[in-house]
Amino acid sequence: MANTPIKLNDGNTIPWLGFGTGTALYRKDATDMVAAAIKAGFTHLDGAQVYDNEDSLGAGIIASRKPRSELFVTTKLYKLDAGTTVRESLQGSLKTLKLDYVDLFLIHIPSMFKEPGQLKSIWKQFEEVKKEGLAKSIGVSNFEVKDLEEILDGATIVPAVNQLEYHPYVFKASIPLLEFHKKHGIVTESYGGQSPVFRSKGGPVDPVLISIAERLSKTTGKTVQEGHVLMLWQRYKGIVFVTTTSKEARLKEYLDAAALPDLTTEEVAAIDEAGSELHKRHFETSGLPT
Ligand SMILES: NC(=O)C1=CN([C@@H]2O[C@H](COP(=O)(O)OP(=O)(O)OC[C@H]3O[C@@H](n4cnc5c(N)ncnc54)[C@H](O)[C@@H]3O)[C@@H](O)[C@H]2O)C=CC1
Ligand SMILES: O=CCc1c[nH]c2ccccc12
Repeated sequence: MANTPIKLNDGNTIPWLGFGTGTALYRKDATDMVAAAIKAGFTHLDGAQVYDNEDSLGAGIIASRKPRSELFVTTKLYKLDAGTTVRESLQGSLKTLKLDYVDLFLIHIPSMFKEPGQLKSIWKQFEEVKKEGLAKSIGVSNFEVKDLEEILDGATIVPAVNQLEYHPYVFKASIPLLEFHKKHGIVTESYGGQSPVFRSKGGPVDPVLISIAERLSKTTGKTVQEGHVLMLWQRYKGIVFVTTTSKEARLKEYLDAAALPDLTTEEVAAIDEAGSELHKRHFETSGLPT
């Protein structure tokens, strides 16, 4: 129920609902939206070096006046220039963010590190920045099973999360990866979660989402939207949900949705089943919108 924190395999926790500074805010000044998101009640902020707005993510945090200890901040390593270490790259992000540490540091895109053994060596350096306290938790993004296997071989720390595109139209294709996560204690964190509603309307989950949204609207007396049903579908599965918006009014809608009761087992199964009828990705494995 609600925005309950999810336990990570290193003993830390991550708030279930996150506010992202990619997609809608990519390369934009995120200061006002980040401050508004925190003031509205978000405590989990998702950033990345490649979003080119870590400075305004940091400025938004300062403007919110929220104590650092009450926030959970993620950033992601995009690439390493020749001769630069992971520590130096993270220290650069921390300087830009005006933070002493991030709560979560992710390898953004495995295909950016294609040289033999490179991913493994990057992960070793991730283990070091966690030990030094520059990142409280470390993880990956857009990793497939083969990428996870590569870094797990010789790892002393298992990634805490794998952040990836997840919604009903990738549900079936993602089963082996999510089983791998479960076996290794890796938390699944999603982006693109509302894609069936806002990026590919007209698919087989639409009638199922409409019917559940109507049921929830009746029983709670609140207007429940189809995108919010998808948030609850992921919460039921224990998947961290990262969303975003550039419109301040939607922040409260997301937080209201987080306060809704759980879907029933039958509703979750109906979304799984309808989603399995169509396979559609909206982001390349690079995380870039298609
Ligand atoms: N690790 C990676 O490679 C990636 C990470 N991300 C992260 O995930 C975050 C979440 O991004 P998304 O996937 O875009 O989230 P999402 O799938 O929840 O979509 C959010 C978008 O849905 C639309 N939307 C929401 N409510 C609406 C409404 N009532 N009416 C009309 N449109 C509405 C808006 O365009 C909004 O920007 C990003 O900001 C970023 O931080 C996103 C993509 C890739
Ligand atoms: O993180 C995913 C979204 C995104 C927005 N811009 C870029 C550029 C390069 C990789 C991913 C992204």
